[in-house]
Amino acid sequence: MDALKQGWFSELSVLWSGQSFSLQVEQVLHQEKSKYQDILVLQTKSYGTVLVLDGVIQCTEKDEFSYQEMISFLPLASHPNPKKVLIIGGGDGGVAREVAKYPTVESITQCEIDDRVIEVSKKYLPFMASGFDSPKLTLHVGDGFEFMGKHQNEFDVIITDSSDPVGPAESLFQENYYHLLSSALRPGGIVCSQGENMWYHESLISGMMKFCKRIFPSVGYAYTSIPTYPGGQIGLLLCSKDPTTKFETPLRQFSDQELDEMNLRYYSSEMHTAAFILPRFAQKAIRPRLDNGTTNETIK
Ligand SMILES: NCCCCNCCCN
Repeated sequence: MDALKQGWFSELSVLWSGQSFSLQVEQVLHQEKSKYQDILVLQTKSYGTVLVLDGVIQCTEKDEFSYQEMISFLPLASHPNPKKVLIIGGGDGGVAREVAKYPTVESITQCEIDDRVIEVSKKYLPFMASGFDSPKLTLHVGDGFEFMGKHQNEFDVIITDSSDPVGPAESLFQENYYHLLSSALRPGGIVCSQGENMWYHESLISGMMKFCKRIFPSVGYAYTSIPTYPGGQIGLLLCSKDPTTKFETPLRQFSDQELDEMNLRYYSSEMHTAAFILPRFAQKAIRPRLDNGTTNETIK
């Protein structure tokens, strides 16, 4: 089966084999093979402009805000005073756009491996790439894993906005990387990473939760609803160096007026708390098998 056929794009991957989500395509806006991956930009009938990397949907104009807001605001609002933020990946600029909105954030460093994703996003996805215009942002083009190795005790929050664990992002789902994240954080620092899907990737997620628990005193797992990711949702894995962090209770609450001023369309304090409530099958499957009696999603 071809990904592009008879006016439709179908998302095919070994990560969700036997199923495929499809979008009706009005126009192929851009197609290239960069040094790292296949980059495709589509104009679709029902989701606007869509960025696809190595055959997998990364973001669509219609629903991208759900993921970008939640991967940014969950860790930021769980930290008492986040000032210095690092983004690994996020080449479309959407996470930088959201992090730049957070009132206490003073500086954002971003490390993205593929400069072609940045350039293509600036041209075809300006509603996300606006994140690159923030005066708070310093952008590095390079390997996130290597970048992390050179930074210690520097950041309050680190967000890993990666593609899936096949191809260039594979190393970002491994234990070594989480040791590097821990070293790069200041005391009390928090990380938040793309955490795949509880319906399809149970063993990947539970393995990650287990090694995270060995490295960090507080670990949590949330998810957000997003129709164009497999299964209509994606998980977010959070870890804190502070043993008192309760991820499900945001430390900063925003009024409706503040949320409107920041143009937040998905995130609210209520949605923050709700995102950590998992269905029973997922709670049982993905929490580390420590058998300490904890049933809450923030695992101490
Ligand atoms: N299955 C696709 C997961 C993609 C997560 N990253 C998206 C990048 C959006 N900034």
